[in-house]
Amino acid sequence: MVEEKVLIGVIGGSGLYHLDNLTFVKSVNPETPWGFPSSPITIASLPSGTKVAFLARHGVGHSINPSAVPGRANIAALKHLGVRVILAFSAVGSLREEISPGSFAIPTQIIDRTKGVRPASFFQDTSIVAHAMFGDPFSNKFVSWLEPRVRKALEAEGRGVQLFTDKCIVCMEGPQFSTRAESKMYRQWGGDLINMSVLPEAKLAREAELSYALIATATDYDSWRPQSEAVTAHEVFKTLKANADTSRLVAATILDELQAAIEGNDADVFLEEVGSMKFSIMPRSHKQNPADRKKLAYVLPEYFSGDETVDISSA
Ligand SMILES: CSC[C@H]1O[C@H](OP(=O)(O)O)[C@H](O)[C@@H]1O
Ligand SMILES: Nc1ncnc2[nH]cnc12
Repeated sequence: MVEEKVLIGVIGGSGLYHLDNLTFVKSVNPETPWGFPSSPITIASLPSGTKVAFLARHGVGHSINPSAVPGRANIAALKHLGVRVILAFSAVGSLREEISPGSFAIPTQIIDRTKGVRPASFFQDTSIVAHAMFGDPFSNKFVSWLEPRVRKALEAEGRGVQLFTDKCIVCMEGPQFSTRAESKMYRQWGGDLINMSVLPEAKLAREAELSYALIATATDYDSWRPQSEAVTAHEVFKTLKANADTSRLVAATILDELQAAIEGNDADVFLEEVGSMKFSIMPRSHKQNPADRKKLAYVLPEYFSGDETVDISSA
């Protein structure tokens, strides 16, 4: 029997370690060429039968620090399961007065302040070179599809949670929080939100040709407000549970519609990234190592499973 593919992946961040409002189906823990994912992946089902693959970014017991999250294994495992769309959640600091703790935001831009210690490409340490397009780091069409649905879900929930859109998120290395000077500088740079997790996740999703969007859930004001205490983990924890509860409700409300959209008339929305790596992978040369091609075939079978040449000369 051919197992049906799970099209939607959900990545939960701090506070969101399971979607226990959905029905547990099974747990899988695939070993990828980049090792095991952060946690076993839970396949869960909505009442309609829609199945989603859920992964806890820091492990179910929050034992993985942000710099050590196995991003490549996470994205590769989800893609290998058949996932085409990833909805990621993250606890973030707010760099803007109006984005109060408890608010939700869907960012469209990223400023990279990670320090190069996280493997950020499937092509790293291989003989194959690729330069993925990343000017729009989230899937624009998916983000546009998502915004009205998340807003509606938050309104229906009736807790007065506000949604902010078109925001810029700074991704810092951590694990320590920012200094006050850094926090103020990020505001001047145009940053609206800050976390330690959206990179390299978004880059890897792009390389895997997956639709990827982030729902950022604000927990604190970071450290830019002159009269306020600088952020502490204790401060973050105060909002974490309520944000996680809201995230679970939002997920349960929109995932059926997302599944129908991926399979139905809106399918094009989720195909934006499909084929994009064709223009990013440098043409095959005799120096490409067959073992590297095999490894990459796990996540990009479209280009690496056969012996065919990726030809960009006619592009
Ligand atoms: C617990 S505060 C810092 C921590 O929280 C965020 O995690 P996630 O994005 O997975 O929700 C942030 O990125 C840091 O990793
Ligand atoms: N202030 C902050 N800085 C970085 N990551 C965070 N996650 C939650 N709050 C954060």
